[in-house]
Amino acid sequence: MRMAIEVKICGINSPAALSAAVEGGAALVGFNFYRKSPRFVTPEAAAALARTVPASIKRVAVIVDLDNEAIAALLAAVPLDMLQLHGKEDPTRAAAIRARFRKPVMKAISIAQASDLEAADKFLPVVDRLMFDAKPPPSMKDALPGGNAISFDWTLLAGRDWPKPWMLAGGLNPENLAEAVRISGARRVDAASGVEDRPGVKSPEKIRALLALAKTL
Ligand SMILES: O=C(O)c1ccccc1N[C@@H]1O[C@H](COP(=O)(O)O)[C@@H](O)[C@H]1O
Repeated sequence: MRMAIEVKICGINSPAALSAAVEGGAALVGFNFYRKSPRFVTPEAAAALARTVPASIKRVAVIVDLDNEAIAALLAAVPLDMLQLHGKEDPTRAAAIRARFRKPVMKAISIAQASDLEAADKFLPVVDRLMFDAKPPPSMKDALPGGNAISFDWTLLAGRDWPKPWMLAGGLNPENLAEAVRISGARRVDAASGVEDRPGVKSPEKIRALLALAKTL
């Protein structure tokens, strides 16, 4: 039997969004600690939400180039199960974070063309998961490290696999998820802006729709 699609709903910042994700069957929920993101949550707000998440669902911290002191403070304040490195962390830094904080680490790799996938091989020995996200084009002013609601060419992933779990991210929403999964072959997906009414405002309806759709794929 085929493994069900595993979904991460990212940028959770309200009880309504969290309930929709939990009740809809998300396997992971993400809290965004990048201050410039419209999805940023304070550690205090994230802690209040994270404490209510059932143990079967992983609570993921999206962090961007944080130093050890900041990561330690975050982990002291918020119950978290995984660290998602979404900045310019190299394999040495990813390994150091994983060793020091003893949490599973997922490294986001920005993809625009086939050669961008080569970075995966360097991270594989030192992380627990990979995430392939869209690399913003140079013309995109004020691009965030992630959460830009843009997709990359999913055919770049077709027929590919890696020896550790990998997620597809980048502009996924209830309208394009089925196509993205069909073309890329991904069995783990992550959605942030595609389940919002506007940047930073999650839509419980869209979260429910995406999760319901994922169960059919
Ligand atoms: O969502 C953000 O604002 C964000 C900011 C900084 C780093 C990562 C961020 N989000 C992650 O990026 C992927 C793709 O987002 P989207 O679906 O295209 O909006 C998302 O899954 C988050 O994990």
